Amino acid sequence: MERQVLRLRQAFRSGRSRPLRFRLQQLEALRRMVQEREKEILAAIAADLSKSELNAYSHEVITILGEIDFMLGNLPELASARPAKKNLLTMMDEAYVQPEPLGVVLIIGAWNYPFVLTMQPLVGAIAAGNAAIVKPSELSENTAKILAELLPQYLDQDLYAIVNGGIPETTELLKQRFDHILYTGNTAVGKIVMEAAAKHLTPVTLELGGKSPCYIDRDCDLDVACRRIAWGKYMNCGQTCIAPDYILCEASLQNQIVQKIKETVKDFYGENIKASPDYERIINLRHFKRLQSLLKGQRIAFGGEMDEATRYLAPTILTDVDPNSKVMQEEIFGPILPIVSVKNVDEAINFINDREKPLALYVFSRNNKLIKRVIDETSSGGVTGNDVIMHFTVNSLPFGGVGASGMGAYHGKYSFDTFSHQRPCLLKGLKGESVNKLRYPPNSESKVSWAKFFLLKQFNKGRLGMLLFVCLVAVAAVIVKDQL
Ligand SMILES: NC(=O)c1ccc[n+]([C@@H]2O[C@H](COP(=O)([O-])OP(=O)(O)OC[C@H]3O[C@@H](n4cnc5c(N)ncnc54)[C@H](O)[C@@H]3O)[C@@H](O)[C@H]2O)c1
Ligand SMILES: CCCCCCCCCC=O
Repeated sequence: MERQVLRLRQAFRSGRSRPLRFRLQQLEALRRMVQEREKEILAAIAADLSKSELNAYSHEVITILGEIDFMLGNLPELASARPAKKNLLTMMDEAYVQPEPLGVVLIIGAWNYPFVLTMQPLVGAIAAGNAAIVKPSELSENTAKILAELLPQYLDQDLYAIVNGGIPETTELLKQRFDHILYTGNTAVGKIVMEAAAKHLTPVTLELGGKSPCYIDRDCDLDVACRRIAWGKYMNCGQTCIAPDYILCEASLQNQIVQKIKETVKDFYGENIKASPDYERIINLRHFKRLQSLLKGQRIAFGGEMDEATRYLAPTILTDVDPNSKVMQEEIFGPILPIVSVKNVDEAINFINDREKPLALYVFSRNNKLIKRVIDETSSGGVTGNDVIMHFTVNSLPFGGVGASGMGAYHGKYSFDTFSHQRPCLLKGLKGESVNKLRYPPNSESKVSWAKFFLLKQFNKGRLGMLLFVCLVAVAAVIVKDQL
């Protein structure tokens, strides 16, 4: 492991990953890999998540192609130096912010969207000029295997590497020194990653999870709301970090919501959900049993059927759920949708604020003021109003958590920034010592007064005009003198 990181570091030091032309060429190679090897990639994702290849394409591959297109189109602008505003003391100098690559970065992905969660950060790391090690989840082993096979065929092998394995391999990796770590997964492991990173003072982006609430207002089109919620909740069998975890609504709406989601499920997956190519399975037996245990003692208003042999768990709705029950204590990460009654929006806001800050928050209402109020009075990683999941798909929006749901963000420009250092550069000439004397010892009242004039707005407002006037007079005097 140590050798591998060293090899990447040497390649990074050679400066090969920095030129824009090289980064664009590697991103194009990655796009070629996705296009030429699409069938193998789709088959691997499909096998890992019992997913149709069509869904594998629209849940994962399309996101990566979109992200690569964005970077190819915007990289020259993102990577270029941005001029910075100057003060009176530096007005003759050059000031700019130059994004620079961080070095060797580590990307640790989770199993639930195994292609997106490793490749989308990699696009950002390459775009920003870094070397990178990608560590896919061992639970999505087919995708991990195909990535290990394909990436070296398309990308520079000395700069980009894949490490496969489980906890021992990740633990060993985390002992190495990286210049940034982007980890996606559960909060408990997030703490392990952060602790390991702290030993080297390595900055981290933690893309974690949490219970994302979904408030449905009385003044709402329930047909539309329930269709959108059912889509986002049951997609990938509920194993989506930003799936609506539970519904908050007034008690009187509960039965209508159950009825409408039930009808939607029939529209989406047909009478025999098990036979639908659009309905996935739970990743493994451990998670299946965990989800099974969340149903104990609950009122199942819809669904609940399961088959351990195939890890099938039907789209399920729980009603009159006690906020203290187990299903409301942990992120569900499965197709179980609890409904918790609240009296009104005030109670919903308090309910959300009494708990850890979620990764996503959803509000459905015809009343935009109410939506804005919920946004203003709560906190979450991201928000979609009158829909679910969709803020993830807008790559001009930063994607990430806050508090217990994570730190830092990526996607589009934000990925580029996450994997870059914004380096402030000030280039001065060797002249101007008369002004510089103001900051050299010995200090004096008059020097402080001049420093105030040069650096603080409130002290130079009136005098700035006068200074310009004096300068103009001086220039005019020189011109007149030359002409005489
Ligand atoms: N914020 C996001 O973008 C996002 C996306 C997907 C999933 N998630 C969250 O991730 C969670 C599900 O993922 P998971 O954690 O089950 O995925 P996982 O089991 O695939 O683990 C994630 C990664 O951590 C590594 N890992 C596991 N145990 C480790 C240990 N002890 N030490 C070091 N590394 C270790 C794994 O090898 C894997 O690469 C959910 O909470 C979900 O909400 C968040
Ligand atoms: C069009 C829908 C795309 C959905 C992709 C969701 C990815 C979420 C990542 C977290 O689990």
